[in-house]
Amino acid sequence: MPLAHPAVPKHRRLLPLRVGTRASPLALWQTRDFLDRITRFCPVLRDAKAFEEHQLLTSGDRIQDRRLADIGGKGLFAKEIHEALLDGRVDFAVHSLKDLETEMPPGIVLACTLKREDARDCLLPGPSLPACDPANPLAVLPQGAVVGTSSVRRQSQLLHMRPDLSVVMFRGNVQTRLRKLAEGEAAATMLALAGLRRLGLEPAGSVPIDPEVMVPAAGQGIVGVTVRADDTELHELLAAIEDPEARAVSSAERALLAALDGSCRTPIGGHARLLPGGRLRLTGLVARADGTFLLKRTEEAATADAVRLGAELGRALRRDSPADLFA
Ligand SMILES: NCc1[nH]cc(CCC(=O)O)c1CC(=O)O
Repeated sequence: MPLAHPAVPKHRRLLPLRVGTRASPLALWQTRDFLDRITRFCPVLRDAKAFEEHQLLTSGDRIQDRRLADIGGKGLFAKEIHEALLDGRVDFAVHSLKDLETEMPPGIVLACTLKREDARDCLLPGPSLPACDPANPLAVLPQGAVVGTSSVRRQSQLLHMRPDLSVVMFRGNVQTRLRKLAEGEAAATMLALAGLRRLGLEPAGSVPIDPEVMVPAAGQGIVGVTVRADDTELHELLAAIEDPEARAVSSAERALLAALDGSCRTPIGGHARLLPGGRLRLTGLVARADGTFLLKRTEEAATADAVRLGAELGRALRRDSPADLFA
């Protein structure tokens, strides 16, 4: 079946389009949500055989017993997916933007960013704790409580606010981490609200934390779609369904991340939001994993200058942080 659409007048492609995705429940949910959006926009694709889903196993999925920071981090969830795109095994791929490195490999472009789900992290107290006070969520944690997370970004911010806490490693997909919490491996954990919501797993008692208190990861809550750079047909189709607000905020956050150029051992946070009047507000964070150093700054600029704002804030944070964080 040929694909004919106003966004793709020049060529005609044969269906099905092959979409690459990780196989986790969250990745599959995001991929199917994306396919729903594209078929709503482009009714010619509303055909059961228009898309073929290819589930790909990445190194990030295979290695479950170590911190991402200790196994070479950056791009761990995307490498095999990029290879599948470049080999032509898939035509496009759906990613959690926060797991996608800032610099795409040659031949691959980020063609589309979708509307952001809530970008905040939330605190999930386990069964041993009473309910959280939303105005002061961390107060629910008793002196010396154990929090499960394998994110150095969450760890550093928690320990900076509460040096008495201790952190144990929690890895695995969202469901695995919720099971560890239920089994008492830690008193509480922290997860991205976006993932919990999408999976319908937002537990009673979980409390979102203000993004300027617990700065989320760059791109958190946003789904991004990559294609081969020379596939102008798909590139144009995807560009037509992208969310401009998600593109603006993620451009600022990803420019910040790129300018900081930390290893994935360096706790880095970045969160932008649009303000009235075409302006954008960006908070950036750099810290030491143990929380003994933490630098957080917020700047504003015109939305059109999102990339410059991110790059400048990133460079300023880097300049004012201890050099060993970037070694
Ligand atoms: N690193 C794993 C990951 N990648 C994306 C999400 C959640 C969805 C999102 O942030 O878009 C999660 C889980 C989490 O951090 O709790």
